[in-house]
Amino acid sequence: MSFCLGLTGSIGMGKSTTAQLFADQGCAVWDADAAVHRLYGKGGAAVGLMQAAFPGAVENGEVSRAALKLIIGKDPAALKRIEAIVHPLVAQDRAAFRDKAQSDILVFDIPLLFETGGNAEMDAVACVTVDAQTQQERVLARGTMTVEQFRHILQKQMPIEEKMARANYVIETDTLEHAEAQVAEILADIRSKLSHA
Ligand SMILES: CC(C)(COP(=O)(O)OP(=O)(O)OC[C@H]1O[C@@H](n2cnc3c(N)ncnc32)[C@H](O)[C@@H]1O)[C@@H](O)C(=O)NCCC(=O)NCCS
Ligand SMILES: Nc1ncnc2c1ncn2[C@@H]1O[C@H](COP(=O)(O)OP(=O)(O)OP(=O)(O)O)[C@@H](O)[C@H]1O
Repeated sequence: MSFCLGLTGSIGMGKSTTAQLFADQGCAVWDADAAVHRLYGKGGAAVGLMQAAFPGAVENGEVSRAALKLIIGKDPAALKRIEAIVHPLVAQDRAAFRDKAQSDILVFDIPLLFETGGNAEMDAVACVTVDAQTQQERVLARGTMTVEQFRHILQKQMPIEEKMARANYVIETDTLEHAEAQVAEILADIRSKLSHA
């Protein structure tokens, strides 16, 4: 049985970047947002269900994120209905990964880990964090979201202070070097616990 480490944090705080640091240090990584991309893509398991629920959201056989954002912009409650379709499919994808992954430590990059109760399936949780201003600057610099869309997603997520308080490890993503050192410390801590178990 592999050790399952959940990796979470608020939007744009550095989950994907930190997940890559774990991968560089030998962990197999599963990424919830990437799973959503597969589910929304051509032939993905969410396409038919989304077509039925939001006919305008499917274009050329795939779910359009731009169309979804317009739908959510007009009707914020639509996000809940999207989640009800997507989250069970994401949970299935995660279980399939866990069943076949090989490394001693598996890392699950899950933005909504605590919000969806996924932490119950983890042996430990690491939470990434950075100050609110840097967070907003990083998200808006990607150019994929307006400040209103950013705030809407942000207010749906559990406050970062609460995520940090519930996590076993906190990783500050102020610089790459600092994050890399914290990842190495966490892996050493987990591996020493595993070797004494
Ligand atoms: C709202 C959508 C269309 C925005 O797409 P876009 O490509 O612009 O952004 P992206 O998917 O990269 O998300 C950006 C950030 O917002 C977070 N986020 C996305 N959906 C949600 C949500 N329902 N609640 C809180 N945070 C969310 C992401 O995890 C990520 O941290 C898209 O995220 C979506 O379809 N979300 C619903 C599915 C979902 O709940 N995904 C969360 C991971 S399981
Ligand atoms: N340790 C770090 N040092 C400096 N910059 C970082 C660090 N970690 C992440 N960043 C930068 O912050 C931005 C957001 O990082 P990343 O995409 O990893 O966040 P995320 O939490 O996965 O985002 P999302 O919630 O939108 O999926 C990127 O531009 C990335 O380069």
